[in-house]
Amino acid sequence: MVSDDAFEQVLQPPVNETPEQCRIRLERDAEARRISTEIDAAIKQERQARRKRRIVRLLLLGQSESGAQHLLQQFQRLYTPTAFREERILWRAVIQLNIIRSIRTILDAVNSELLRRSKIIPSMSHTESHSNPSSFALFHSPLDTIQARLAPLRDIERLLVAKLVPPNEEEATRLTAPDDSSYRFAPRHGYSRSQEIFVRPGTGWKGALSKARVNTTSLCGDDPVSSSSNRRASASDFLETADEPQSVLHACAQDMIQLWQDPGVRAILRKKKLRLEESPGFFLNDLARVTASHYLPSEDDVLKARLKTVGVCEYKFEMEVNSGRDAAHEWRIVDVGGSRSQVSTWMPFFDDVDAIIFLAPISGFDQVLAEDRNVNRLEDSVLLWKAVCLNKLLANVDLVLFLNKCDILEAKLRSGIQLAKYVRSYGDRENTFDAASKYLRSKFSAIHREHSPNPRKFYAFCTSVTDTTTTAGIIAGVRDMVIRQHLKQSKLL
Ligand SMILES: Nc1nc2c(ncn2[C@@H]2O[C@H](COP(=O)(O)OP(=O)(O)OP(=O)(O)O)[C@@H](O)[C@H]2O)c(=O)[nH]1
Ligand SMILES: [Mg+2]
Repeated sequence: MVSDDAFEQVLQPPVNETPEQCRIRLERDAEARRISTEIDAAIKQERQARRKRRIVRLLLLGQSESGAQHLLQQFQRLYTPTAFREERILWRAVIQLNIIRSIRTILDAVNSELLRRSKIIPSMSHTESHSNPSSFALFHSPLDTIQARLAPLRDIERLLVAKLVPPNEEEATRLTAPDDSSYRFAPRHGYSRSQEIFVRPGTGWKGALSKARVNTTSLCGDDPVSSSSNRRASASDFLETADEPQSVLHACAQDMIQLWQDPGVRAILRKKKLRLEESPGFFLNDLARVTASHYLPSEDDVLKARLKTVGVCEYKFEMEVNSGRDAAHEWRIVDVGGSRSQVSTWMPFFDDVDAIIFLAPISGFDQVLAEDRNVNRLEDSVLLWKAVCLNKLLANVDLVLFLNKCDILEAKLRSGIQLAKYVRSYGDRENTFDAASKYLRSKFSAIHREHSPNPRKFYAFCTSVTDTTTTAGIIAGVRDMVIRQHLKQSKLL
């Protein structure tokens, strides 16, 4: 960190400066000041124009998998409901890929376990087999048969990736090392090391999918704003097609169900601590429904689908729903993507925002980051929150904190996982959701109080953004609060 003193030193005139050099330096300084004043004036003008047009700008911040995408979708569902409904079919490819990834995780786990067992004395696997008849059945020829029958999923996976990641995206092959916290340009589309599909939002994955299916106007092109204004391909346009991935998934459905329901497989997953049910994009309990030939994702399915965000995108919403006479009618919500390697790219988006929604998934107290397995998720969220509170550029921006994934927190505590084991300062407080959420909320509030450069408005909510009913109420409250603040600021300008 550069101190003020160091700055002063740098700005001192050179010791042996000649009068001519002094004149040139002063001229240069004056020119720099003029340009800077011009830029400030342009920014102010732009800001005033934006406020006159009643455009509200919200920034979503939080670590990866904090729920930003889902909050955005809830926002869309509430305020641009027609658009949201009509986009459901485009999420089918994402859901197909989510299913294939889950099956691949299972097969990899089972195969590695079988390999391990084949290396130990045969009598042991024999004993194990007898203690679990179903796994005995699976671990011999049926598994090979199932694997062979599921082989087409690999081709479908390639097809889906090709669909979601346009071929001209050569950056798709460039990876950002998950444990590298230093700044790098994030790839536009591609795989992370954990092979999670990701796309840069708004760069047209929806457009690419829709173009591939119907020859109508692009659904959202490169600009998400059009998602609410262009002629959109309606869900029914696609209903007639059982596309190739869907047909293959349909044909593989029984084998996938058998694999997922096998007690032997479940035992292996438990042993390897692979909690697929808690992983993003989990659809294995709905296989029969989501693999049906003419499956159209429900709104809840879209909210469950997982597509990692890489890079920054500004979503623009023209409110379909009447939001009051004084309400702003255009909202711009910026999702910056939460992976650690992207945090340093957030800065340019800090200017001129009406409010920040920071998502802290507090259920992650016993988990590590996918991109860096040495870092506890809750600890990472706390550090990120502190950095946001401290940030001078954001000193006057109101903060809304979503302590998210409360449903998972509650389930974890109920199942007996002790918060105090991971958060030692929790001490001997009750291991209940009420006590835990109150405690964590007070911790986050204290950081805000202690580290904010200026006093500002701060709101905190316990949320489960995948829960449509509770989130709707919270979003409406946040919207009113942001609008009030926006109007107040507009009058000040
Ligand atoms: N149960 C539960 N799951 C949630 C909640 N919020 C998000 N999720 C799940 O967490 C996963 C990640 O959510 P996203 O909204 O994609 O997270 P994100 O912040 O956009 O993540 P990145 O794109 O990686 O930055 C998804 O599979 C969601 O279903 C929640 O409140 N409760
Ligand atoms: Mg996201």
